[in-house]
This record gives sequence, C-alpha cells and structure tokens, in this order.
Amino acid sequence: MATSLPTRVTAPVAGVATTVASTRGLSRAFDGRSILDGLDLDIERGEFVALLGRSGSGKSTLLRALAGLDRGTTGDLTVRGTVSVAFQEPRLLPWKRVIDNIALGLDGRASKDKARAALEEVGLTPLAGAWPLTLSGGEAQRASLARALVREPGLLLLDEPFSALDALTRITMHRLVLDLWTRHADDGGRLSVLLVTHDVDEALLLADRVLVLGEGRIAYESRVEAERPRRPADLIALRGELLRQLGVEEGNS
Ligand SMILES: Nc1ncnc2c1ncn2[C@@H]1O[C@H](COP(=O)(O)OP(=O)(O)OP(=O)(O)O)[C@@H](O)[C@H]1O
Repeated sequence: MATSLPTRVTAPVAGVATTVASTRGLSRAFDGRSILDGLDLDIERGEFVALLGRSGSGKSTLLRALAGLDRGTTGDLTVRGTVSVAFQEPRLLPWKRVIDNIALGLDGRASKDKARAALEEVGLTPLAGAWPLTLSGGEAQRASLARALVREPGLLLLDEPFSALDALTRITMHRLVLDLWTRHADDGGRLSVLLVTHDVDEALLLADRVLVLGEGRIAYESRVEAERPRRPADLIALRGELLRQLGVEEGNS
C-alpha cells in the first residue's frame, strides 16, 4: 500500500484563480481495499456540484479528503481558500447555546457579531440563546449551516445534510441553500458547494453539475442546463440517465 501523503497546497483565493479544489490521481485504500482510485476532479469557483454514488462508493471519503480530515490519501489535492463542512448529523455541542456553537473557533471580539449575522442568514435569530437539544431537526441543520458559513468558506462541503429531514423541511432547506449560494455568488462568485447526496432529484434540483462516483473515480458527469427554479419536466432525460448510471431501474426509485 502506498504511504506517501498527497501534495496539499492551500493558498488564498487569488483574483485569477477559477478552481477552488482539484484532485489528480487521488487514491485512498482501507485495509488494502481501494476506495478512491486515481480520482481527478475540479470544482470551479462559484460552482454548485452534486456528488452521487452508490452506498460505499467513497463519497464521504472524498469529502473528508477535500476537507483535510483524512491524511491517508495519496495523489495530488489542491484546495484554495477556506473549506467548511456540514454533516448529516448537525454535530452541535449540547452544552453550548446555539450562538456559542456558531462562534466556536472564531477569534476576536467580533466573533459573536459574525455568529449573529450567520444565524440571521439561516433564519435562526430567535433561537440564538437556545440549547441545541431543544431544536427541531431542521433548526439544528440550519445552525449547522450557519456554523459552516460563519468561517466564510470558498468551498462548502455538504455531506447528505438533508437526508434525515422530513420531506417538507427538506424542501425549505433546499430553498435556503440555493438562496445562500446565490447571495454569496452575488458577493463576487465566492461560494462553491459540493453536495453529497443519495437523492437524484435533489442533485438535479440544486446543482450546476452532477457527478457519479463509481469504481473509485468520477464515472459519469453531466451539466444541468435547466434554468432555476427548475421543473421536474425539464429534468426527465437526465434523471433517467443518472438512475441508469447508479444501476437503479426507473420506476423503482
Ligand atoms: N475509517 C475507515 N476505516 C475502514 N474503512 C472505511 C473507513 N472509512 C470508510 N471506509 C470504507 O470505505 C468505503 C466507502 O465509504 P464512504 O463512507 O466513503 O462511502 P459513501 O459513498 O459515503 O457511502 P454512503 O452513501 O453509504 O454514506 C466503505 O466500504 C467504508 O466501509
């Protein structure tokens, strides 16, 4: 098994840089079992990318590598600017109030102000003083998003953040994430999003580009050309192709 670490270059976002993250030949094995196998990926600045793949295909492994949480990968990995992650479980500290969870890890006297601004962005201002265990699932995910946004990331990694939510809350969260992404894009095209999801429709609704991970690499990718807000009718052909790529019969999903 290879033991060398990836070349990890973290540089400030320069005016001319258009790629926020790229990998070349990124590989990861667990106990000799290859999960990522020479994966090449580029995420452009301001782009919203969805990552699909069957269970166990390595989606979270890729996300963890991009987040700098996994030092066991080999190959090249370049990330420009700050990266934030929001996971499926909100992972809030139960002994800290919501506002203090958001401000956690921020330095300086302005940290509370930044946390307040982030809470306002996700519509959670009234719950700033609440304890995490009193929040609903959707509210806790909003807090988790605020905690990710407060660090002003260039790349926001979302690991199935909506999958545990009920259908109505999920729709609200989709709107919120698109809204945040658009707002930050308006600020100068800064925010790129990589969303890991099992849900083909979620990917088609939100992303500029959809990737399918298979055999340790990007096995398929497609741009989603339909204008937002998108209608299911505009997405039928690509939906069928993505389901085929994932090995799912249409009509059984
Ligand atoms: N720390 C680890 N030690 C051993 N095996 C691991 C570790 N992390 C991940 N794996 C294995 O790597 C494979 C890919 O896992 P990963 O979580 O990346 O898949 P995934 O595509 O995100 O799956 P899912 O959609 O089910 O969440 C799985 O077989 C998993 O058991």
